[in-house]
Amino acid sequence: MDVVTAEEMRAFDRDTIERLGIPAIALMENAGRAIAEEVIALCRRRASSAGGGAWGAGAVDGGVRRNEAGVPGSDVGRDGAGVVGGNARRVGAGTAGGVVRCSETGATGGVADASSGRGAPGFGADATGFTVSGDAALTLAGAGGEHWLVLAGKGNNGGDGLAAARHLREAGIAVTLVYAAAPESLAGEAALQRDAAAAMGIPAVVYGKDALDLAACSGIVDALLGTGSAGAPRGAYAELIAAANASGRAIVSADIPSGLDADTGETHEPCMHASVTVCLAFLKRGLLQYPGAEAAGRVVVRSIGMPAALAREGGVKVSLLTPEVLTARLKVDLARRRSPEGHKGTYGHVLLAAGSLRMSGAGLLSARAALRAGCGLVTWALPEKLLPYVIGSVPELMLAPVAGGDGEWKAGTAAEVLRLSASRDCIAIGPGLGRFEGDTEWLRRLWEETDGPMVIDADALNILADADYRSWSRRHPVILTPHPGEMARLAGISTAEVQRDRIGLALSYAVEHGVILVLKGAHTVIATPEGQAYINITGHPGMGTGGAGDVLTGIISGLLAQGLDADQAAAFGVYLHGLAGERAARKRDHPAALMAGDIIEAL
Ligand SMILES: NC(=O)C1=CN([C@@H]2O[C@H](COP(=O)(O)OP(=O)(O)OC[C@H]3O[C@@H](n4cnc5c(N)ncnc54)[C@H](OP(=O)(O)O)[C@@H]3O)[C@@H](O)[C@H]2O)[C@@H](O)CC1
Ligand SMILES: [K+]
Repeated sequence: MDVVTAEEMRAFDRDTIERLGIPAIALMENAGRAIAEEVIALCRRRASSAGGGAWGAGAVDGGVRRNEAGVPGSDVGRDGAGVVGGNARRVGAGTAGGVVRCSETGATGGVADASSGRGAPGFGADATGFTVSGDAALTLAGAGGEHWLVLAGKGNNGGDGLAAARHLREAGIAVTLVYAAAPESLAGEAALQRDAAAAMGIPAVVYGKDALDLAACSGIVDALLGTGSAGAPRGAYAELIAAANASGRAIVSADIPSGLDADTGETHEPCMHASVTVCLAFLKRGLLQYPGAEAAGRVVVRSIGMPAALAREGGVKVSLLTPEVLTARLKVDLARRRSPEGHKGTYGHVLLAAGSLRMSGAGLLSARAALRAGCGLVTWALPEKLLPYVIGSVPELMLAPVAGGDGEWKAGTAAEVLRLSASRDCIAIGPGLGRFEGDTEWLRRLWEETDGPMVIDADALNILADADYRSWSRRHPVILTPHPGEMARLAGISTAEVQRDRIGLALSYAVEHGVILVLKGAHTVIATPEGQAYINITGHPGMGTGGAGDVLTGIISGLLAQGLDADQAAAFGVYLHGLAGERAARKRDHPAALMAGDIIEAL
């Protein structure tokens, strides 16, 4: 799934309208319908979780909708669906594989599924097999108990909301329009939608002019500001956002939550806190980056008639890291098939340069993770003083002591590490390494002289941050795996600046420095030197624990040793690490109990 900026979105809009000749009003109609369908789906979920019973089969009886269920009153506030046990993997929560749900509507309206001939009873289904189906996704049993406010801005986002209002009204839901600006100020397609809603007799108020109680409704459609907004919401927009958030009502945002920066995920003050965001046509970068990802709630990407191919043709650089992207674009064998004739030599050999006396566990974690990731062999080069302490801890591991009688690394070990690396498939450097006299020159030699892919983590990243390593030469790919603090040091900016636009920063850094950058954190970004980025959505908040990064280094190295190329190993490694973290968290009574070693055991 492609992930776009607001500017890219505008270009695709223009292309669809001008080159393909699809009228803008048609796109807006589709957007309105998609939003309405998601509102109805939310009403259904809310009713069933409030004990309204199954609204699916049986809710339609001979074509007459029953109204007994669905009286709202127990607002969900934030839509619970898709958030499991505090694990807020909202996008893609539908499957373990991280596939983004493109729509969940249409299956539970209680109307016959004419395409399959099965499912809920329809209008007049009988023994002859004759079936007439209705528009299930726009049908709501118990709609009479619902009253939604549609907050409309004066741009096209407002137009989308006004189109949705008509569909909601058709479904039997009471709707009131709340204009943030004088209705006369709407133009173009939004003005057409305003007039259509008025012609249908949908009641409307103007904020600031008419009396309004936002808490007196059962839900709110946020169609105030979309990709055309600039800066913090002003005036009536700001007041409506604040009032909507304070109302405690479920909020469905059109395209993006109003007040969100669609590109960076920054939330302005105020920013709408949506239960559901119905993202139109293409996933926006800001919906994946925190805090925007949190403000967006459950994200549903809905097609509105713009061809998906526009993103490819338009050179969109960012994709969600789904199983489809891993297989189709990155050519990763998700099944990780192994040859029946395979032996330890078939699956490669990792050399790990890591660990010091106070941080020997980091080396152990990386080494064990590499083995669990499926490589054939791991050799851990470590300061000799550590040997008696770690010997036997991981019997599968080979240990290669190098000079370091005090348990710290020494610059003079570079030649020995180079010798060891000659017969290994990749090298991972950094976990628990510490800093030492001459470490810059030590790392430069390994960087320039090792003959295979390299993973750089932890203190090895800090060495890089202090060096002008762009002048170093390198024939093989390098993967850097910084957390935001390490990234800040590498880029010479603050951690807050790193987090301000993780995707943008990762892309520019990877291209400028010719490295594969794995910027860790919630929704890890993997950026390549060619300017492609992948956003991972596997993982669990419980993974914020010491050693989880060392495990990732091990996994990526283990995959490199097995012959995956650097892009594949970085992306697939991050993906597997997140999945293992999710599994490990599920095994604990509470995810806070998760430790890095648990992630390895869940691989
Ligand atoms: N074919 C199409 O066109 C399609 C469009 N689509 C939909 O359109 C959306 C983009 O629409 P858009 O470009 O009209 O911008 P939009 O987000 O409605 O806001 C602009 C208005 O807000 C105002 N404003 C700006 N900043 C502000 C602030 N801080 N505080 C207060 N006001 C502020 C600004 O007023 P101004 O400052 O110019 O006076 C202007 O009037 C997109 O997200 C999607 O929903 C899709 O359905 C696909 C098809
Ligand atoms: K919005």
